[in-house]
Amino acid sequence: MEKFVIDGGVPLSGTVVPAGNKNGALPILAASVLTSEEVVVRNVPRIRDVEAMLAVLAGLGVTVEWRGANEVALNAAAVTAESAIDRENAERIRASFLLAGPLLARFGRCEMPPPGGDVIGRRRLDPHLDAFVALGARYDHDRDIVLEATGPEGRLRAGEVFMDEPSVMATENALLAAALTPGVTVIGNAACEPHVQDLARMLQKMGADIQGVGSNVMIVSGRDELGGCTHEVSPDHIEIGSFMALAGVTGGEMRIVDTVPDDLRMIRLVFEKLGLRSEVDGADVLVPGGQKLITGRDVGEHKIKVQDGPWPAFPADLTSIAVALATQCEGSVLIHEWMFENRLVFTDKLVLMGADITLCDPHRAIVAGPARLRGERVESPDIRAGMAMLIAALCADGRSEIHNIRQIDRGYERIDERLRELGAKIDRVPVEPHHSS
Ligand SMILES: CC(=O)N[C@H]1[C@@H](OP(=O)(O)OP(=O)(O)OC[C@H]2O[C@@H](n3ccc(=O)[nH]c3=O)[C@H](O)[C@@H]2O)O[C@H](CO)[C@@H](O)[C@@H]1O
Ligand SMILES: C=C(OP(=O)(O)O)C(=O)O
Repeated sequence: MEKFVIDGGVPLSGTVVPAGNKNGALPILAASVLTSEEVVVRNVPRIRDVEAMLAVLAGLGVTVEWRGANEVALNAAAVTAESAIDRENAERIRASFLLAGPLLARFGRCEMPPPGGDVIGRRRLDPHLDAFVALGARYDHDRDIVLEATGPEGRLRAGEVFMDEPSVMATENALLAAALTPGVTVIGNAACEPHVQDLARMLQKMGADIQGVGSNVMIVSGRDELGGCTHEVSPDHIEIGSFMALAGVTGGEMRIVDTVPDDLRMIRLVFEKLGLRSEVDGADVLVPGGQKLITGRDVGEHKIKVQDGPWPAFPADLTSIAVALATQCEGSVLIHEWMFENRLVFTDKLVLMGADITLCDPHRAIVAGPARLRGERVESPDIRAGMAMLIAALCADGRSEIHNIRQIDRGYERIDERLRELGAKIDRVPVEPHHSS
């Protein structure tokens, strides 16, 4: 068990190389199960969720070989219909359920333990199961979910999938399954987040034809067999947004290199409404230093609102970060976390640090600023709340302790080291086992 000890109030300045997208790497690693050929994945973030996914894959019989700091080679030739998913590792991450699509398409059957992931509200599996049913599967759901294909030769059959909501992982599962199912599958009301697009590009390299990437209708011409490929995970736009907020609240100047600026349009737009300017310079994003953050107003002097939603709306995974940023902006803003019921509950920890936040209900918070934050001892309930507290602690007066940092390590690679390179005073300190952490 470890904690972060942070002395706040230092401007964070310098150059940041973003890590590969957590939510892109996970389905891309799962895609290795679709083929018996080698798959090489580059720009893999070294985070706890990736470790857990690799442990699940290794437990299934996939050979996993690191060939560089962020490059991993996978070979699923030894996986069979009898290979079982390791429950303990699967329950550590939400994304373990992304193995359902590949296993079902390749072997016509799979048994999935319930996935883990952030406890930030109800997390439905219905769109995943509906998609599999549309592709000719049936399922039994007790504690585990057992899926069986009922198409020709015990495989899935191509068909029409229409999501009841544009679920990110359900769209990924449908894509993974359809890519290895001969015929044309149409996925309607699909999610199209950058990571969904990245997975589709990888599946194209493996041999599937996919039209409509980046839109909410994808047409997949699946194959009977898919081949290996080399694929580089795109930079993590959520991590980039987190660093931009860090620069804003501490007043530092930051250059974030090698981004995909198109993926940052809504994030930059929303941050700009909160008063944080940024510039695109080629593939880099520059956050100028020393900005006075003043929250904008809608026409008629109405209070602005930040609301998340499916892509290209503002990402749900940045709402907690937007709350932390808003505490340092002059003015007030309504943050509406429309997707998850519990994600804003952590804001009481920011209130403890001196933030002026009114939680109207579990989905909406009014943040007024700028508040002078003070160091506190807080505990991270989930990955993004953890990052929001880190942002608050880095601009607070005095010393903070953040506990349960395993949550932050789930999605942010070597975050303490990288923050130190930007000037942060942060230490990773072991916690005695008898203390809560
Ligand atoms: C491993 C992974 O990739 N996790 C991400 C993935 O989770 P995941 O794929 O599990 O999230 P979903 O897209 O399925 O849904 C997120 C939540 O939003 C709700 N919802 C979604 C769409 C909609 O139109 N209406 C609606 O109410 C869902 O019921 C659910 O409560 O996408 C989420 C939404 O971007 C992110 O927060 C997670 O980080
Ligand atoms: C909610 C998140 O992750 P997961 O879906 O893996 O729990 C996240 O990345 O913010």
